[in-house]
Amino acid sequence: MVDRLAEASDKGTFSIWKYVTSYTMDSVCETTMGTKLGIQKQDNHPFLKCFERFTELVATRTLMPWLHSDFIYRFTSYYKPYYYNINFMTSFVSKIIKEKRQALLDGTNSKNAIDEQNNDTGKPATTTFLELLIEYSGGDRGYTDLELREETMVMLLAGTDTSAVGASFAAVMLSKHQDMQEKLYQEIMEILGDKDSVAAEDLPRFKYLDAVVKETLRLYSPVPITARTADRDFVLPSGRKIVKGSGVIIHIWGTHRNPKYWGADAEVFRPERFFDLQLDHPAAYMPFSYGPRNCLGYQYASMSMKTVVASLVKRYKILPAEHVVEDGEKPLRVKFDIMMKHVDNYQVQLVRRK
Ligand code: HEM
Repeated sequence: MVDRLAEASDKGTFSIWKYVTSYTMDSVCETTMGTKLGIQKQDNHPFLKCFERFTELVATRTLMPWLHSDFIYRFTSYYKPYYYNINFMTSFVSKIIKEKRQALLDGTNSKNAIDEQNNDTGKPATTTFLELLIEYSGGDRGYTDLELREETMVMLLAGTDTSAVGASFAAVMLSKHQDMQEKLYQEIMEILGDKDSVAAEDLPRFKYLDAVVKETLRLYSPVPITARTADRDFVLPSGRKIVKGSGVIIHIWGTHRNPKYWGADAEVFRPERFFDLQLDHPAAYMPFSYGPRNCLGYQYASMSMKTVVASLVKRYKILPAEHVVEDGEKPLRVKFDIMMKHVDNYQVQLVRRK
């Protein structure tokens, strides 16, 4: 990602989105299926294109309840592209599952992309999410191909845009807060020195980076709401009664900006608040939801976002887009697109550090 960004650095305003989302898609595909798609190296990669078009169509359908019925949806112009894109992705994943099953049966499985890559570095072979699913569900008598495909697709859909949104918002916030970016740069130099890349072992040492990522996810939570069904009657502290079976929307975005939990400066980007944070309620901060069905990939996501931000800030100075009038605290404009995304598509300027 950082190498590819050289083509856009020192050239004024551009959107960082495609670079970051290509990285997260490559990384989630490798971890989940052991497949190296090389999306970062190819503009308009068909898998990413289908993925992006599909999420747009899902967002449109979600917001128009009359389109939820397939009977009505099939008469709209969305229907064909919706099924074209989902079929493209599912066929692609099904093919990989078949190959993986066969390779496990033949005992030739070590030849996946991650293994090949790691063998160059002498690291031990990596077991992918898909291999674990096949193995722990009972191999040939375990999950069917359809079950494996559904689980794999959930990982791709849940893991790609979310982390890309988080990391891209962090880049925009750092462009608006040069003092914080400088502080982060100092931390990166102290920890990485001359090293060009960030290793997993380095990440726990980054205290300020951790705070920057957490504060970004507080103010610009990629997932703004979540939903549950009440499994019993209960009464809220306000006295309002929720009846068993009701659907409940939990407002993550609103909770993260509520002065009751975050103080009078709840709307201010201040990573330092995470240094000595004492939450009044554990669910006052829940970018990854809360409770038994919270995000499966939150540690992976956190590592991924920190790696992106550290690599980016180490190589480039991030400046605000040219049209942005200097006002660090003015909230960014956002839109609902399954995730909560930036209306201006994460525009910044990059200047290569000497
Ligand atoms: C910044 C990045 C991410 C954010 C903000 C995020 C947020 C969330 C949230 C809020 C939920 C819960 C939805 C609910 O309450 O029902 C969730 C579920 C989930 N996430 Fe993430 N996520 C992120 C990254 C990832 C990644 C990288 C993966 C996988 C590689 C992942 C996999 C999942 C899965 C599988 C679930 C469903 C868990 C279940 O239903 O038991 N997420 N995520």
